[in-house]
Amino acid sequence: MRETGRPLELRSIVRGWRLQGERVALVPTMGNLHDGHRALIREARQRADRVVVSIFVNPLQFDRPEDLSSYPRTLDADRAVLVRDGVDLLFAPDAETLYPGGLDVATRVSVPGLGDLLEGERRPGHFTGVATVVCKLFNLVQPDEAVFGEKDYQQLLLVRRMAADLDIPVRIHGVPVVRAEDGLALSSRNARLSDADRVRAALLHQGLVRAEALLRRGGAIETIERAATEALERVGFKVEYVAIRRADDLATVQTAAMPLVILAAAWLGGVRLIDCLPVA
Ligand SMILES: Nc1ncnc2c1ncn2[C@@H]1O[C@H](COP(=O)(O)OP(=O)(O)OP(=O)(O)O)[C@@H](O)[C@H]1O
Ligand SMILES: CC(C)(CO)[C@@H](O)C(=O)[O-]
Ligand code: BAL
Repeated sequence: MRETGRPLELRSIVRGWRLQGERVALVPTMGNLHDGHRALIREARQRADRVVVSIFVNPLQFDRPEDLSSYPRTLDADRAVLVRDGVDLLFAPDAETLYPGGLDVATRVSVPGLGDLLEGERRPGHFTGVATVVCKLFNLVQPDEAVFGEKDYQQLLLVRRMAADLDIPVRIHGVPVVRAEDGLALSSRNARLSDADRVRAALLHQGLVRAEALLRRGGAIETIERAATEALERVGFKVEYVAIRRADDLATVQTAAMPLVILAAAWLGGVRLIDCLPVA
């Protein structure tokens, strides 16, 4: 596997592949790789001849400084995963390379509407940070294909919208949520859970599964959202939202017209978890 943190070197490697007629897929990550990321890499491998993985803990998308400073950075272990999975190139720049003038003066990409609701409302500035860095990564790598996880469902929709609006010629693929045996969505932040909370965390997914069953039985949207919220609060979660939305744009719905998606964000101890369940 090749590795660089330098845009010029990245461009020249990718240019070499293109000259040979090879297609390139990009998997953007923040590192601390787990089986969720590995599923994205497998998808990328099926879609292209060459797979580029980026690892960059993007300071522009963090709304809480302590979340940024405590974000797990495990580059050596990540490298070993990428080599084992046959990734062709790791792009791991530092913040000075991507934001040479500093964060305050960086040009930004924002996605109004989709970027302002749910996660965007709860994490001010988050999606502008995500859209900006993903746009930069698309410009740097110029991939034919890019792969994102459905775990960050709103992010996946937002990246699709951003690429379409800015005429970036990349095909975006979503990969279903990869879960632990007890149903908890794999996430780097799970490592911050205490042992007791890690056991309880599986109840988040179970809550969404129960909400899905009620939805299919014809329950009213708001009633199901409220019932799921209360059930999670009873077992110790501090719920930010449980929302049943239209799957393709997260618009609110009055009736259960599929395809929908059930999205949730909730705190357990000091850890913020998100999960989602598409209902087709
Ligand atoms: N369990 C999962 N299933 C499918 N995709 C996932 C999963 N976890 C992460 N991804 C995807 O991997 C990509 C990189 O995500 P990221 O590096 O932030 O990992 P993470 O484990 O989600 O970390 P975080 O704790 O920040 O949520 C994103 O497209 C994300 O949606
Ligand atoms: C897409 C991403 C790599 C942009 O920093 C990040 O938001 C993530 O890991 O989901
Ligand atoms: N996995 C989404 C990136 C974030 O939470 O900042």
